[in-house]
Amino acid sequence: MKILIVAATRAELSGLCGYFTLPEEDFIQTAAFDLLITGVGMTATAFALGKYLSESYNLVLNLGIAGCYEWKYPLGSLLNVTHDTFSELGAEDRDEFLTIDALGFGKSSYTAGNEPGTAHFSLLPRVSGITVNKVHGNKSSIKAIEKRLHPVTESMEGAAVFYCCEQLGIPCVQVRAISNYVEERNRELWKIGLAVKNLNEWAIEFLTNR
Ligand SMILES: O=C(O)c1cccc(C(=O)CC[C@H]2O[C@@H](n3cnc4c(=O)[nH]cnc43)[C@H](O)[C@@H]2O)c1
Repeated sequence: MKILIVAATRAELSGLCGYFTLPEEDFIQTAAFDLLITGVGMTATAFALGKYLSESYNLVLNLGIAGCYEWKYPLGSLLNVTHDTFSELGAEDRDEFLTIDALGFGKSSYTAGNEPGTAHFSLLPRVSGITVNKVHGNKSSIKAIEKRLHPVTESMEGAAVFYCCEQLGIPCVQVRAISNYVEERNRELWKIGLAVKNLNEWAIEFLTNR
């Protein structure tokens, strides 16, 4: 099976890059998998995937850290994000939000493809996420998005990766490690190191024992 691993930043996959001694490049091909570092955000992600995604891949694995709306998941937890929504794509109509679907211009929600039938994936909680340009960090906007979409995770790329994979009919799985809760912004509370460590240990275990 040919796998493309997609991440926004190399820092999020530092352990994996070190373990497999990968060169400092944004697109790396190895015998076991290919790796694409896209840059942060959905535009950079779509551009990078437009350049490198092809039907030769059997699976795309989107890895990264994420914010979390549910405090029952400890920081550092790994989650399998099976649904992801472009939550800002649409129009404001006074106090209402009209999705791109309601406007008749497209689709805002995307679903993961069939995951490999290993415990690596089935043991992770399956959750829904949103993909944003602007990280939530304000009480009233957090309340509004929770009421409208009930997300569990928030990233800046997930739905864009699902979108690109759906265009080519390639199964895609998104695994995110929780680095922070979505709350009033306080960067000191983020546990990026722990999230990156757990994500990389999981990814190395999957890639070496699949
Ligand atoms: O310092 C910041 O404000 C900041 C905001 C978002 C992400 C970062 C990163 O260092 C990593 C980039 C990566 O992280 C994902 N991420 C992590 N937490 C969140 C969140 O609460 N909301 C949205 N995205 C998040 C995201 O996918 C970025 O690509 C620093």
